[in-house]
Amino acid sequence: MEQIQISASEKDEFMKKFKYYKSNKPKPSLDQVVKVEKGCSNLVTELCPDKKVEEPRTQLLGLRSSNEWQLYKFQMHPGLIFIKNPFTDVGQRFWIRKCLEEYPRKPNKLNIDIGSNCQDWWAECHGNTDNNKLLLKKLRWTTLGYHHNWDTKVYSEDNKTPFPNDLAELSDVFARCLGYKNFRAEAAIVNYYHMNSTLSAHTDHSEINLDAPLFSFSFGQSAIFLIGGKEKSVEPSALLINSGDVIVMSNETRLCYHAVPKILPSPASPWEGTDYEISNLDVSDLKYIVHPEEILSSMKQNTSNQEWDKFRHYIKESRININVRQVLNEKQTSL
Ligand SMILES: O=C(O)CCC(=O)C(=O)O
Ligand SMILES: [Fe+2]
Repeated sequence: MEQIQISASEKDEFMKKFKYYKSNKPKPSLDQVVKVEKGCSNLVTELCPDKKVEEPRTQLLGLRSSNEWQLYKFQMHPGLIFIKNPFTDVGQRFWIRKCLEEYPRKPNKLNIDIGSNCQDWWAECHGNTDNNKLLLKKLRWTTLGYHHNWDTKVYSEDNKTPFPNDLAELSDVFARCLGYKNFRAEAAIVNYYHMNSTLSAHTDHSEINLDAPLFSFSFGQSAIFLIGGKEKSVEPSALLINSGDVIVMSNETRLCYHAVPKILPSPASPWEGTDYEISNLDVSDLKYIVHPEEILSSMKQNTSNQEWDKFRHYIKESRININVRQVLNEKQTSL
């Protein structure tokens, strides 16, 4: 009996790698961490974006033209798609600011709700007391739409608030470009990491619809992302995620173990750049956004240094990840 247990625990290849990359002493070698780019490995293949499908909503949402996106697939992880930073610099600022100023507000749910009643986290953090400086570091997650229940892992109609239109539109653009015409963004977790934060091995299996892809958008500091198999005995691959990178987990990979063992300093700060151009903006085909002018004015606001300063200060030492899922099956309208 004992022997079986020992050999079973030895087979947790996922945990082995997680511990290796999490360690501070000794520091892990990053040689085996895949920096996804052209020609990085013969197990990573660049996909050609469909040049015929010109997505008209990209500019408004702070994205580069979909014709220019660099998409990659992985021989070892069928269904995993990596899109190398499709965001403009100002687009990154727009989404970072949303995740800090707007999403951690009621009626959305926050980890710090437990024991306190935080109506508007960002506003409360920038009040005048010392306590509020501590509050800035305490936010670990915000949930949107169908709220993830961290204990039961079960979604319910009683635990649901409206899903933000802008994030639904952003997810729809990626879904459309990858051929998922019927995707609906219904639940999201926004994760906030500091330089010593980790996220342990898990699978995301609470959604009724496990055929729909999961979209993951990352901003700010970089991370090592481990992606394994359906069992922890499968040795995971380590990928470097930089600010703006998008990961899609679909097909076989949708139910695979993944984790974030390490946050790393970002090699560049694209959110500080000025790349932003609006020309011939087409707002006729929007599916969720009702007031595109509000998005445009927010994009412009973020070009002002003064406005942006508090957000810059936060993101200099943090990583934000938005994880979007569809919960219901195609024909279902409620749980
Ligand atoms: O931070 C990440 O890249 C992954 C987050 C994640 O796996 C989750 O929210 O389920
Ligand atoms: Fe996850």
